[in-house]
Amino acid sequence: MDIISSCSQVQQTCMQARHSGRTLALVPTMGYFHQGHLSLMRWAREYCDLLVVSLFVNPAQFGAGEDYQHYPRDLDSDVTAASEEGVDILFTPGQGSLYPEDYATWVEVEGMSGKLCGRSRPEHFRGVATVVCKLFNLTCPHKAVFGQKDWQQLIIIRKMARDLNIPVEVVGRPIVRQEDGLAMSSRNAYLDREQRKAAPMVYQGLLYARERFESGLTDPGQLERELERYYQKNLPQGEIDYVQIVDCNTLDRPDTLKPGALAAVALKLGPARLIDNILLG
Ligand SMILES: Nc1ncnc2c1ncn2[C@@H]1O[C@H](COP(=O)(O)OP(=O)(O)OP(=O)(O)O)[C@@H](O)[C@H]1O
Ligand SMILES: CC(C)(CO)[C@@H](O)C(=O)[O-]
Ligand code: BAL
Repeated sequence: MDIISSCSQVQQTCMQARHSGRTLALVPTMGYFHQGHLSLMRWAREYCDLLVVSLFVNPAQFGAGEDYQHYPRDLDSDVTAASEEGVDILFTPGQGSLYPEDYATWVEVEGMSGKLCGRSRPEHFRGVATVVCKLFNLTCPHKAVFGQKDWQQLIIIRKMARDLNIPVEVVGRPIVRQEDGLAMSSRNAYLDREQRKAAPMVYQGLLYARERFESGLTDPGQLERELERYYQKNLPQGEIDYVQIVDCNTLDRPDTLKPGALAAVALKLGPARLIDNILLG
């Protein structure tokens, strides 16, 4: 595995590979790898000749007062894990090379970026879209692979690629969970023992929502209220950011519950802001 931190070097290597007919896949990450990340790499490895994983904790997607400084980092262990997955290039740019002092260009996917997580993190998706657009330009992948845990991110990136005519297929892969149902996330490292014990309730709530849908509930507003009550009762230490039922492609609120509706939740449990979602039907 090559570890490359220079933008020009990764771009030259990837462009040459693409021109010579190799298939490229990119898995963008912020590191501190867990099985969720590794599942994306494994899927991409099967598909491509050249697998690039980027590892960059992107300051532009963190708001003031968020956890940029404390975000978990462990480069040595990430290098070992990526190399065991057969990654060809681990791209680890420095902050100054992606955002030099005179940096001035931002990518904003309007509409969707203000919903769900965008309500409490207003600059977040502008930072995500910008860095992912830069990563696409640097690595020119045929496919880029993202996790469905960050559902909103996935569809925003897909829309950005379509709107900007970037020739990449944006692939979404299923959420990998711990045995007790908690969605794997680097931020789970922030949970203390009690919080970790309580955290699987986030997913239990989503299973409850799916059950209510399957038993015939059709009113999205009622399901949101029931799910909120579920969390208040079963996860009282959690501070709800949002509990929303949305159309999985547009993130708009559907008039009535039907297959393709997504139940999405974000809540703070101690220092960790956890997100999760489930497709209904
Ligand atoms: N449990 C998971 N299952 C599948 N994919 C995941 C999972 N967790 C993260 N991913 C995906 O891995 C990619 C990189 O995500 P990132 O490095 O931010 O990890 P994370 O665990 O989501 O961290 P955070 O705690 O910041 O949410 C994203 O496409 C994300 O959706
Ligand atoms: C896509 C991403 C790597 C952009 O920084 C990040 O938002 C993430 O890890 O999900
Ligand atoms: N995977 C999401 C990255 C973030 O919350 O900044």
